[in-house]
Amino acid sequence: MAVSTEQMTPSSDHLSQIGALIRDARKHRGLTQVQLAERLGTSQSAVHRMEQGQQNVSIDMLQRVGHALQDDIVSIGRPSPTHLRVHGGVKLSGSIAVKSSKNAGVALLCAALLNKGRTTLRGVARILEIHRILDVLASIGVRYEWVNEADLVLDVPTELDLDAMDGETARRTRSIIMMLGPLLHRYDEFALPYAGGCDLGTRTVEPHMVALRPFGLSITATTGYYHATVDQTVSPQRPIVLTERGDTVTENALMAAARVEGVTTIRNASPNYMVQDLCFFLEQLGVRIDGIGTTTLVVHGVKDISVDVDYAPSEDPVEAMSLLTAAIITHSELTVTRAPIEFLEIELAILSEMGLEYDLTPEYTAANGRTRLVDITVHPSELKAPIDKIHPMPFPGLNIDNLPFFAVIAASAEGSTTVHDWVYDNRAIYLTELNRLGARVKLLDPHRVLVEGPTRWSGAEVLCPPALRPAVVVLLAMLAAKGTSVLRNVDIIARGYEQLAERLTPLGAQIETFRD
Ligand SMILES: CC(=O)N[C@H]1[C@@H](OP(=O)(O)OP(=O)(O)OC[C@H]2O[C@@H](n3ccc(=O)[nH]c3=O)[C@H](O)[C@@H]2O)O[C@H](CO)[C@@H](O)[C@@H]1O
Ligand SMILES: C=C(OP(=O)(O)O)C(=O)O
Repeated sequence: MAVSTEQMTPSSDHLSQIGALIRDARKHRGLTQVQLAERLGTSQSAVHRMEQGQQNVSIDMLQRVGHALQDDIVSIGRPSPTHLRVHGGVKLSGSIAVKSSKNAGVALLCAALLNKGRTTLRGVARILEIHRILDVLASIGVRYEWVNEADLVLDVPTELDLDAMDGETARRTRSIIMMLGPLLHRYDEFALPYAGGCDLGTRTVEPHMVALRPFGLSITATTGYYHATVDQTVSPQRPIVLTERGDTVTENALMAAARVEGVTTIRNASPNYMVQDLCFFLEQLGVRIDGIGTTTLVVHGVKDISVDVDYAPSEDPVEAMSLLTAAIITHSELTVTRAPIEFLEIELAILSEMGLEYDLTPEYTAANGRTRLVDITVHPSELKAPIDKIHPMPFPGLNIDNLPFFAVIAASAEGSTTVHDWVYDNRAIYLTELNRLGARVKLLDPHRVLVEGPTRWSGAEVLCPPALRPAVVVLLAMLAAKGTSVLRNVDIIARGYEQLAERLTPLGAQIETFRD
């Protein structure tokens, strides 16, 4: 993953910012200062001075450091796209741990805006989506620092400079919408750029507007911005009933309710994993919430939140599903550790019906003290198509983001499977990219594909779909495909996965990263 300038804080000078980037990239590569110095043909003390920001660093030196660390420390102009070359048809083995989730991570970063105290988030995945929200937060004056590799410390100033918001970055993520809930208590008027994200077709923000109206928020959308005005005298007079059981809309309502003194009830709430993580975090901020894990949340809000909080978001069920899929379609024996079992039970039940053999360890608790984890060992199995179609549902149901993985699994199974993606208007079509690797995936309509298996996967060159999960699905199929494949423009994968290719390599995957 390219380390870029997103870690700069407004207060630090350029040399120490560059020094921090070099130190970070070195640690990412697991190198000591001495080892980096050897690669650069310089001394350990010179590397130490660079990292401390005590030495001028020329562009030439930066390029050499970048080369030594296989990482662009600072890029000028647009970075060139990254591609992967995969030598597939190789079995994987060993074990791999699941990282914390993108979706809890982004929600908690937005929730930090509620807190006047210091927010420490532990074990945060270093992924693009997190960096984007951090960039936006930094642009409005929030100070943050990465410590111990993956822990984040955030300090939110009393006044934010919303006019300085980095609109270009904000528009690249849908999660920016989750700043509405925390900001409405701080400002009577503000503007947020339109929410963006993967190309999955239209995604409505209307449920957010409906959910936040009882908190006094009204929005007009013009010229690429949501212009918000807030009547601070208005607060919910009756239960808030969400029009969709969406994850981010539930989080927005929760964050708005967190600072309303008294009780706010949210009905048709999503009980999904990221919402639960946000609830656990809000509880640590002193906000009592009844009904966590159900569709009715009763929030006992507090007027002011000023707590030095220390919280660790839980493991990502979608990353867990991705890793399980890698094992299943390569017929490997692989252990996926730290898998949040509550959010994978339906997926495992369907896989079990399809013939997957696997073992689970006894449950243990995640660092947040609440989420139940297990280690899952997948055994090579001959799969058959399920009898019924596979479709997602809001939790508890098959996770919407896990659905694409079932397409590549179905392609490896004997028989025909219908995969029904009713949620996204423009996601199912990307699954037909698997045909380039030998699959038989037929688009029945914009939401349904018919997958005929089993597939004799064969290597090919494919342009990465512009959507996170379909992109990973194609990459995983390449692991199963005999011969060499090339996946072009893979940068979107870093939006939700930390160093995915690098982490699969110790398991036996043969993946090289290259640029034009
Ligand atoms: C940052 C984050 O947490 N992102 C997740 C969150 O996005 P997020 O909560 O933003 O998802 P959306 O609100 O866009 O919902 C996804 C789609 O499902 C539709 N819909 C949703 C719920 C419902 O009851 N009825 C309905 O029709 C929406 O109209 C939309 O088209 O949830 C999505 C669906 O689980 C996941 O793919 C995203 O990874
Ligand atoms: C669609 C996804 O996320 P987001 O809401 O961040 O676009 C995803 O994680 O697959």
